[in-house]
Amino acid sequence: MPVPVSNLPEWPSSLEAHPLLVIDFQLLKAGDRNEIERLWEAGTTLGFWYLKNHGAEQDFVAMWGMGEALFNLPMDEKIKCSQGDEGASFGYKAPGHYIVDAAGTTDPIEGINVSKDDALSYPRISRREYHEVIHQLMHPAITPFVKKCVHISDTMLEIFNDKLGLPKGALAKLHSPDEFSESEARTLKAPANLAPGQLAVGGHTDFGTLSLLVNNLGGLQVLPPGTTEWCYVRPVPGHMICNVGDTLAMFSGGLLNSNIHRVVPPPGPQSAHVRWSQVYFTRPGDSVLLLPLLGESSLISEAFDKLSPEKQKSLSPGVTSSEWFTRRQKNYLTKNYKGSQTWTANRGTEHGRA
Ligand SMILES: O=C(O)CCC(=O)C(=O)O
Ligand SMILES: [Fe+2]
Repeated sequence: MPVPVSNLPEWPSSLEAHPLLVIDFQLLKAGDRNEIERLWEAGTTLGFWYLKNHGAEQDFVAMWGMGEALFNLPMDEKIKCSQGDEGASFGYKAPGHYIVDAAGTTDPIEGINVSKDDALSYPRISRREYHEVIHQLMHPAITPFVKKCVHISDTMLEIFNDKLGLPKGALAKLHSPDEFSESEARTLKAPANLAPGQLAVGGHTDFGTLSLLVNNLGGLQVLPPGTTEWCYVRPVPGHMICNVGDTLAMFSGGLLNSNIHRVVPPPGPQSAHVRWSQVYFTRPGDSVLLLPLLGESSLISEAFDKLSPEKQKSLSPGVTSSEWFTRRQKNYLTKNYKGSQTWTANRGTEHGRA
């Protein structure tokens, strides 16, 4: 059965969603000044925005088809390409594999993460082998999806690079196609009829640089800066939801905001349906040191100087991208849970907000 993308219940009319700026990808590509300013505004405030006219709509739907083909297999088949317990992300993730809070509550969702490096080098294996079902869908679905997302992400990254006052290509160099990274495509499936309030994905900031997301139903929520109330982000057909992650917040000295978010059951009558989401995560090269780019832009160093020592510290971990990623990932695993300190150990730049 194909993954449903239409004929799903409407957004409940009485339910408010957080407004996001709508950015037109074609205008960004054309160098439209006004659109570039609007992207900058979105990145430096909530750090979330809609992106329209991106041309990847069908590629996202094709990835759900890939997820469905894998998730329909018996558990003993799909678990063969499990991401394991050592802090690797690429591979199959069974329901309950992650914790969603400090109490160690387990998650209800199923997922598959495919490495960008594998998607682009296939049939050569760069990072790991997956289930045969995935290998067969690499060229028809996964590789085109990753290529389009890399292009979209690179375009926005170049704009942020220039707006941050960095030398040409500075951010691109930290995301070089010549180095392996933890960049990946993630397909998630949450079952229908979750208990009200049950967390599908616990509150977190994204580990990497930029995230491109499409979901078929609501459930994503953000905790806007300076507030204590979670707000829904409404999926809009044809629009991606894009957001800044921790490593871009770090490179930019906090000018760009990696905002905390989570996933709860879809609202109202949508909760009776299976929820699919598809993300592409851009992350720095594995050996890249995570520090603000103070020496490369006076804008960044001046902004960083104004931050509290605590915030400065959280934006300057000084570890490599791969160390940052593995530490966070490992401490999400139910198998590694030893108490609330395990949750603390998986935190990024949330600053204690969840
Ligand atoms: O499913 C969603 O809407 C968001 C998922 C998410 O935040 C993530 O995987 O990092
Ligand atoms: Fe996320």
